[in-house]
Amino acid sequence: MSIAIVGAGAIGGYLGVRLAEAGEDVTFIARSNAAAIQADGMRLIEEDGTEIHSKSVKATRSMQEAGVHEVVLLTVKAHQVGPIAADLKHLIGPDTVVVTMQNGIPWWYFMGGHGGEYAGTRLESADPGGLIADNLDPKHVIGSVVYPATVLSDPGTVKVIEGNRFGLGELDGSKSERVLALSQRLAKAGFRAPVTSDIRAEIWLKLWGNLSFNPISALTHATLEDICRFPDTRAIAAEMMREAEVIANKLGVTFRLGIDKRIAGAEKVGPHKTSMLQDVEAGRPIELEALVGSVIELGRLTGTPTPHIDTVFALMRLLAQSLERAQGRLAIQGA
Ligand SMILES: NC(=O)C1=CN([C@@H]2O[C@H](COP(=O)(O)OP(=O)(O)OC[C@H]3O[C@@H](n4cnc5c(N)ncnc54)[C@H](OP(=O)(O)O)[C@@H]3O)[C@@H](O)[C@H]2O)C=CC1
Ligand SMILES: CC(C)(CO)C(=O)C(=O)O
Repeated sequence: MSIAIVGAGAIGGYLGVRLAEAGEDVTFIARSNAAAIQADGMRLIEEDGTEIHSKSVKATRSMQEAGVHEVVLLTVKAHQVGPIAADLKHLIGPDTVVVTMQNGIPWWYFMGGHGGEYAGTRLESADPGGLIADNLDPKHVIGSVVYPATVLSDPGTVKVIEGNRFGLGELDGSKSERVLALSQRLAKAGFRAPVTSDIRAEIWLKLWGNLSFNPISALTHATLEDICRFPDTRAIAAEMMREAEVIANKLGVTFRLGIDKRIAGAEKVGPHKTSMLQDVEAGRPIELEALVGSVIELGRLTGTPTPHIDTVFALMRLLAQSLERAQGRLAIQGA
């Protein structure tokens, strides 16, 4: 199977190395680490310390050069999808499957057979200016929920912190041949890739954690375990989850776990820094809109108050602004 992985970062690298080692034909569309991968492939350090060095993976900076693939795994950050949306057409033929692997509410949430009063609604926080929906037909899309925690430790090297589950689901809930085939390929590469008939419910369950723990960790520099064990931050996370649950319920989604179980699951991940905290520490732009802004937008849409989420969002927006200013100053100093 020809697989293009757009974004050779922490999640893309994890998928790419294992899929290539399982015999798939993997090409990364890469940017800062393209040269490292072209020179020496990609390395994966598994949870138990085992190192896998894949020399068969290819890398290019150009989607045009890569050409049409059977499967496209979209593994850039949520705010990085819009800027590349117009270029994706080079990778997509009539039967190409595009798997969206971002945290947060996806740009296609109300598309692909959602139905009801919000059918077709575009969320500005998930797809600013409609760039993605204008360029990518949801009929190509399979939704996904990324459960593992991984980090790009060096250009071309990914370290797995924990987990191997990538939930998959068609937007219309069908158990299509293409989603079952993809699940099998991922399973052959050593992942758990269950196919769900309600991908939106899975997305909400994951988002419960990301919308609360990620910004709290970015504001406090605390790990998942510490946030869950410190009573005050645990309580704030629970309040944020409660507000999100009301919104999800109004959209017809119910949670198969309770808030306490969801928090216990996050605590079990251990002393892990969320991806948002890692981005803050590295001075990179953060996925604030897709993870938190989108829930507030859905709150406004459904007439649901979100006071705790609003408060954390406001603090995060100021943090993001300060970081941008600091980056600007650094860029000027380095000029
Ligand atoms: N890492 C984790 O543990 C988890 C991540 N997720 C989610 O998965 C998604 C991906 O996250 P993650 O892998 O951590 O992110 P990373 O930042 O590690 O990877 C994203 C990669 O995309 C590349 N990229 C961005 N724009 C372009 C472009 N225009 N052309 C080519 N490459 C590009 C970046 O390259 P460059 O270095 O040049 O910027 C980077 O290598 C996010 O939505 C995240 O929330 C979900 C669960 C856990
Ligand atoms: C914390 C983790 C790994 C799982 O909830 C995550 O999704 C993130 O860091 O963004």
